[in-house]
Amino acid sequence: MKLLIDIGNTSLKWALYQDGEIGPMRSARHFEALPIDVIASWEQIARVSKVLVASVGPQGVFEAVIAAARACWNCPVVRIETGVQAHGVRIAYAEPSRLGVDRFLALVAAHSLPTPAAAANGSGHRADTAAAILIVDVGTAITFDGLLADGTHLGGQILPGIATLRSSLLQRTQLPSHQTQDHPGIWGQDTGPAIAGASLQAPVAVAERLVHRLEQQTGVPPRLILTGGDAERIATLFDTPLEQHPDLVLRGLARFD
Ligand SMILES: Nc1ncnc2c1ncn2[C@@H]1O[C@H](COP(=O)(O)OP(=O)(O)OP(=O)(O)O)[C@@H](O)[C@H]1O
Ligand SMILES: CC(C)(CO)[C@@H](O)C(=O)NCCC(=O)O
Ligand SMILES: [K+]
Repeated sequence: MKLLIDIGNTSLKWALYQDGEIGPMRSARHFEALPIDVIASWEQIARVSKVLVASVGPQGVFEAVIAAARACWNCPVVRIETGVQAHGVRIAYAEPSRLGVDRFLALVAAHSLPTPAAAANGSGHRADTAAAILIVDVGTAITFDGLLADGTHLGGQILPGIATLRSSLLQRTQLPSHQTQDHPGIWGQDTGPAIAGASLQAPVAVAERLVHRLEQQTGVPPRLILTGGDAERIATLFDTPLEQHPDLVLRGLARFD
């Protein structure tokens, strides 16, 4: 049994992995430390032979994971870093190590995801379509990554996350505090809905623009894959079809077992 852990800037996500199967993903806010209830739930797992970690978050959380793994199972902790290429994916950055490892692993996982049709007919094989992929990871930051069917990473975009899109505006203006309920509409009719609405429409608009560009470049509509803790909040706002894979980064980690 292996434990897969993804440390982000806000949350920590984990799942067990055995015989090629990833168990249910769990998630917790970490507040820059390892929450006591997370450690308590890990103590319930009898045997873990290896912990695989990807982290773009605080160093303290990673160090706490090492300590917990030693205390709970006395097993090795392997930290995966971004590489130039892996599992058929070639990273676009001239300095690949600058690309967040969460983005790297999402690319690796997306490249070998069965197409919805292949998954439905149970073949489990990657269909031989020429569809490119756009990955949108909606977290503390929102990242967009383009991936051609042959594994070429095109690069991407980074946008502040939904919470930061809203809070940064309040920090730099005299705007009054407002209600921050999500507002799905295009036409906000008060300050709160206008700001909340834009924070949701902005990532959707960037994604749809990149989808359009990928289709122009390849001649085939790309697959749009959504992941991240806030994916649910924008998923219904797209005009284009999409797939949701909340555990995409952990799926990428599993490839490095
Ligand atoms: N008090 C809060 N402060 C910041 N973010 C919050 C808060 N409450 C909820 N969130 C939401 O949690 C989201 C984080 O999503 P997710 O769980 O994917 O985090 P993450 O994996 O840590 O992100 P990343 O990998 O980008 O660092 C934020 O974008 C934000 O909308
Ligand atoms: C952008 C985030 C914060 C998203 O989690 C992470 O992938 C990261 O720290 N990336 C490094 C910068 C880059 O990917 O270009
Ligand atoms: K992430």
